Amino acid sequence: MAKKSIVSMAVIRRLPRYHRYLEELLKNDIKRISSKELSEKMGVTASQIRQDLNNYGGFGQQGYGYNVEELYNTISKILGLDRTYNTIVIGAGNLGQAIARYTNFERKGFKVKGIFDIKSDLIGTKIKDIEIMDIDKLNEFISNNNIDIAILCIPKDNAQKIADRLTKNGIKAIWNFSPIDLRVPDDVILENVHLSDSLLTVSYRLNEEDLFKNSTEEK
Ligand SMILES: NC(=O)c1ccc[n+]([C@@H]2O[C@H](COP(=O)([O-])OP(=O)(O)OC[C@H]3O[C@@H](n4cnc5c(N)ncnc54)[C@H](O)[C@@H]3O)[C@@H](O)[C@H]2O)c1
Repeated sequence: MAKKSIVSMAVIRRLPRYHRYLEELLKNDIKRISSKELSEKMGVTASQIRQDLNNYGGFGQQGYGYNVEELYNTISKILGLDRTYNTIVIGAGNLGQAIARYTNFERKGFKVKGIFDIKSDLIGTKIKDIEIMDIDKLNEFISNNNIDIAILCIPKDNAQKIADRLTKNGIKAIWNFSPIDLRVPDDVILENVHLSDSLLTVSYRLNEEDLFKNSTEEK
C-alpha cells in the first residue's frame, strides 16, 4: 500500500486550490482578504478554511483577515514549493511530451531531468533540450541523478512492471497517468491522475437528470 499522509487527504487536496487563488490575488495586487471574502471566492466555508489552516498552526487575525502574501508564502512552503524537484517522464507519447513541454511545472520547481521510451524512432530525439533515452538506461540514470518524482505516461499493460522497477531503484514518489491501480511499497507516494475517470464524471453529470427521470417513469 502506498504511503499514508499525516493530515487528511481531503485537506491536502484543498491546499493547491488555496495556493492558486492566493496567487491570483497577489497578481491582482490584493494585499489583504477577509476570511469571508476568501471563502466566497472559493466556494468553501470560512470555518473550513480556518480548520484546514489550523492543521499547520493557523493563520490570519480576527477582524483583519489574511495577509495575502504571507498566506501565499506559507502555503507554498507547506506544499513544498520552497525547493526544487528532479523528475523523470516515462513514456514520451502524447501525454509524456505535453507534460515535459509544460513550462509552468518547471516554473514551480519541477525540473524534468530525463525522458524515457521504448520506441527506437523516439530515442535520441529531444523534447526541449532533453534527449529521450532508452528505457534500458533507467536504473543507471536514477542512481546518478537524485530523482524525486517519476511521471508515468505509458500504457497500462507496462505500468506495473515499470513502477516496480522505479521503486526498486529508490524512487519514492510516482505521479501516475496510466489508467491502472498500481501496487507500490508503503514508503512510496502514489498520486493517480485518471483523466478518463474525470471525463466520465462529466458525462455522468450531463446525463444524471435523464437517469432519474427515466427511473421515475419506470416506477
Ligand atoms: N493523452 C491523454 O490525454 C491521456 C488521457 C488519459 C489517460 N492517458 C493515459 O496515459 C498513458 C499515455 O497516454 P498517451 O496518449 O501519451 O499514449 P501514447 O501511446 O501516445 O504514448 C505512450 C508512450 O509510452 C511508450 N512506452 C510504452 N511502454 C513503455 C515502457 N515500458 N517504457 C517506456 N516507454 C514505454 C510508448 O512507446 C509511447 O511512446 C496511457 O496509459 C493513457 O491511457 C492519456
